[in-house]
Amino acid sequence: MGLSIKKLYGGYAGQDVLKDVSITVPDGQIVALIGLNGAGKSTTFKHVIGERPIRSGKVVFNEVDLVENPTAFKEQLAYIPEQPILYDELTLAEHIHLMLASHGLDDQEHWHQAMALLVTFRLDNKLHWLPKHFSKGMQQKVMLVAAFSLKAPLMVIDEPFLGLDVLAQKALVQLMEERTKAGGAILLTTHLLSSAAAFVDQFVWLDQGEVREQASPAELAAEHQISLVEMDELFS
Ligand SMILES: Nc1ncnc2c1ncn2[C@@H]1O[C@H](COP(=O)(O)OP(=O)(O)OP(=O)(O)O)[C@@H](O)[C@H]1O
Repeated sequence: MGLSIKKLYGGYAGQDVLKDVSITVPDGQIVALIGLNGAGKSTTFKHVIGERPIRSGKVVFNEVDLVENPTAFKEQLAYIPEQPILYDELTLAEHIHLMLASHGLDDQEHWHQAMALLVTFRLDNKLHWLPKHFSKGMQQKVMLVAAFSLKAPLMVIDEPFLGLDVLAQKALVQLMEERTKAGGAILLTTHLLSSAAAFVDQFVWLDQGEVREQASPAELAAEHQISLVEMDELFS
């Protein structure tokens, strides 16, 4: 089980981007979508989270089909976009309360988990601040705290490390590993191939809207005769 993207075609009005994209993200695994700028990574995500209608193909998570049952599909999903989406007029605490409420989660039950995450990301003393006054990295942390508080079985994370300091990057890898150990499935995009090779279970190499390969970092490295630490050389 887990996430299954099968023969996905999609893109934008007048522009086909994705061609026959098939990707699997088994429960308990972290899968990283990689590829050069414009390869179609964010477009794939827009289809998987239901932001853009798919032209053809199937997106299914644990037997729930995105097109046939969008509400049930999205209830299982936590999505973190590349650019933080925050409300100008809400404080940090209000963002967390709102996120829990919008997913029908009991506030008291889940608040302590959110607080633990705020401590991890060193935001616990900023509960009454407006995140619009935060730095880019701090805003990204708000998105991470909100998303991880949901304990969603499927997480889709676009460029998770962008703007994060080294402590936060380390904390995020640990959180993702904890989530997958608990059975969750995580699909992310990254340009940091060598760093990701240390913790992802599989890479999916997207090239001009097509999947070139889905393989473990070790398999990909062996096939392209590079070491894991040289993974950043993959595209050259
Ligand atoms: N809103 C849009 N309307 C039309 N075309 C778009 C739109 N967004 C992206 N594209 C096109 O879709 C293709 C894939 O873009 P996409 O953003 O999915 O790439 P990406 O792999 O995420 O790139 P990056 O690594 O730069 O984030 C590109 O050719 C891009 O020009």
